[in-house]
Amino acid sequence: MVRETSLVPSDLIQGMFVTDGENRREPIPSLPGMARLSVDLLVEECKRIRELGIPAIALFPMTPQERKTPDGSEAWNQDNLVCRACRALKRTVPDLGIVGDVALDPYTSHGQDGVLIDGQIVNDLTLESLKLQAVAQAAAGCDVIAPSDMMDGRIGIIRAALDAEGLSQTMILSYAAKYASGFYGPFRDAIGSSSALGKADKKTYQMDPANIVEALRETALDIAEGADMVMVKPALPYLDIIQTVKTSFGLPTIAYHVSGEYAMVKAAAERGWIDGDAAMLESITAIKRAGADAIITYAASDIARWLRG
Ligand SMILES: NCc1[nH]cc(CCC(=O)O)c1CC(=O)O
Ligand SMILES: [Mg+2]
Repeated sequence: MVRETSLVPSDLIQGMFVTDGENRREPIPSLPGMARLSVDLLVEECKRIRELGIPAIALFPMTPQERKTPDGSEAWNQDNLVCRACRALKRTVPDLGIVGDVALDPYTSHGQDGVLIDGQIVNDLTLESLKLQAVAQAAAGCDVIAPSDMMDGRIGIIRAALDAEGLSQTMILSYAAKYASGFYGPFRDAIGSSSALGKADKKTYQMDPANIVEALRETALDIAEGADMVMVKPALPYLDIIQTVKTSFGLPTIAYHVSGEYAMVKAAAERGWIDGDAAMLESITAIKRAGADAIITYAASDIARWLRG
């Protein structure tokens, strides 16, 4: 009766991975309970997800190694895995929202999110690629374009490109405050970019975990450029950022409960050190309490099932 925060399935966005082939389910060892699914199995899983009351998925590809190139041009191939998955999903589960990731890392042979020249990420050159990638995904049926690359200026350029292609109904969810985090490891395993990245990091474009005022500047810029929703990522170590972004701007604020946050709960639970289900539900509730309007999490369908008893 006096509970201040109630979590419901419609708060949740399920993170998912798609892989090539047919009838394939490849478990991801560092993300217990998660697997990469071929498009046919993804569609079946998405029907169940929609029935649980989850409104949307966030989709990421495991690009076949032979399609990864230094410039990541597979990102704007209209027949790439993500585009094929979007078309199949829109045919079969049309009312499940699709959040499409825009960034080059699933497609580059070096694992960076942008164009790499002489060891440096070149911001403005990358924007040209992101624009093509965003248009390809939106044309294939993505409802929400979510740039996770952290280049400067990409929201404005993507908005203009979508509008010019008649895709003015496609929303933009900007990864506005995305930190150079140690919690992304299992995700990089899932899309096959960890070995390519090696010891390299993304600190020239992702944010310093020590900064909060910078998060407000980054968010203000993305809103001015046309973002419909903003994201804070990761979530649990950044509850203060979620709260201040939500109260400062009032825009729909989405939090990304990232792979490492999910995996550490699963790993500790496997050892019997914590009650994994309780810790997962507590984590997601706390993220909502901090101000998130919705949460991207790999635990979405589990949590929706628990909430429905
Ligand atoms: N474009 C990169 C991207 N998009 C989503 C995630 C991480 C999500 C997660 O850890 O669950 C990352 C990782 C990175 O910046 O290397
Ligand atoms: Mg920015």
